[in-house]
Amino acid sequence: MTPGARISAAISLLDRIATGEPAERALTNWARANRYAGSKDRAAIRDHVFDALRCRGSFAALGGGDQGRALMLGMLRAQGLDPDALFTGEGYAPEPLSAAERAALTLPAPDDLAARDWPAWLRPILQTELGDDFVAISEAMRARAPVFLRVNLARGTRDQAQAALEAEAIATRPHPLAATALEVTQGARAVQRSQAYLTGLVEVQDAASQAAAALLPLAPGDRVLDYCAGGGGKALAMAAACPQAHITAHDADPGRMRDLPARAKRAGAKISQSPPGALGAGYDLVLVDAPCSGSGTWRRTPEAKWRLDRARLEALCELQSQILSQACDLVAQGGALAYMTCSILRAENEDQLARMVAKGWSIQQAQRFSPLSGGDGFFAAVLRRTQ
Ligand SMILES: C[S@@+](CC[C@H](N)C(=O)[O-])C[C@H]1O[C@@H](n2cnc3c(N)ncnc32)[C@H](O)[C@@H]1O
Repeated sequence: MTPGARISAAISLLDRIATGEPAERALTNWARANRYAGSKDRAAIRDHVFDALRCRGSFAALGGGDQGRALMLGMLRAQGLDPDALFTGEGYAPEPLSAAERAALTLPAPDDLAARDWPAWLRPILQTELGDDFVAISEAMRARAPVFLRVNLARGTRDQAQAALEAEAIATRPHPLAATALEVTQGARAVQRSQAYLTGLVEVQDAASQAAAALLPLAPGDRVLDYCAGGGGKALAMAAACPQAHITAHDADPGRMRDLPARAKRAGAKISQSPPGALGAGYDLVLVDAPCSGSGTWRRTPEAKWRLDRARLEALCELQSQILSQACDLVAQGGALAYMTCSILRAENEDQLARMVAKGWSIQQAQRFSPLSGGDGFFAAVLRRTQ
């Protein structure tokens, strides 16, 4: 496909996504219906679509509208590229620019472009909460997220993992956020076919998630409950950090854990699964990796950013409080309760801890992971009952 044809495909995809079709599904359907498109075409189109979803506010301001065509024009303007070189109307390239489009592109660019890539209702909240970091974090969240791997220390060292990946043309560098973290600098698309991945030497996991998991108090023999286990990323990290802990994974939606047995087998980890309602109690550590806005991970899931509204955020906060209340009862005397979100919003983090303190828990540690550290925005805390 020509570069112009890729832009045309991105335009039609963005228009479909705007009608409510999830981005991943739209991309998969498009690839099925256009089998002539090679892997490089699909990757380039995907990048255009995700760049436009991440930067929808600023591209719309630069391109004169929020439909697919205007967003792509805004993207080209942001990148300093000449739209006439791509919007030629030749072959499958988009039609040439109309007079109105050309006029929109000559309007002066607003000076708050990065801030426009947050939903308007959320912008003032983040401005207050992030303070001096607001502009830098806004900028950081407009870029593609790096791919991070967690080295499974039960299978080998970080040096061994790097060497194994290098042998398969996947370049990595250690990341300072966690002793297990490698950032992939080349060959990311090959990771899940690599021997290092297939033999469980590495897992895909954000560096901030790894750093958060490293804060958890784990000791051999401990009974540990991952109450919101989902795909099991934290359970696997805990099993690798402390293979002698007895880890149980639970999720209100057990279907979310369907990949966990295969992932655990690959990693050589022992993780039991418990159906809802059959948990028992008396766990030395209960981890609540709560359902949240995901605002710290919006580089990876930019659609979610535009779907969140005040009512949805309030409902999520209410659900987090409920889950914490349920989880409290499962902690053994003297045990710990850990709370995590991949959110940068105070309502989902510090405000939840304040409620727990009011209920008689004390904060042993609490840490915010800023997107400025390279990983996703993340929050982790460990609580114990006040004596
Ligand atoms: C942030 S995800 C978990 C991610 C996972 N821990 C990981 O590291 O891959 C939150 C999970 O909480 C689950 N969940 C939602 N409501 C719940 C509830 N009331 N009790 C337990 N789990 C719940 C969701 O199904 C979802 O899988």
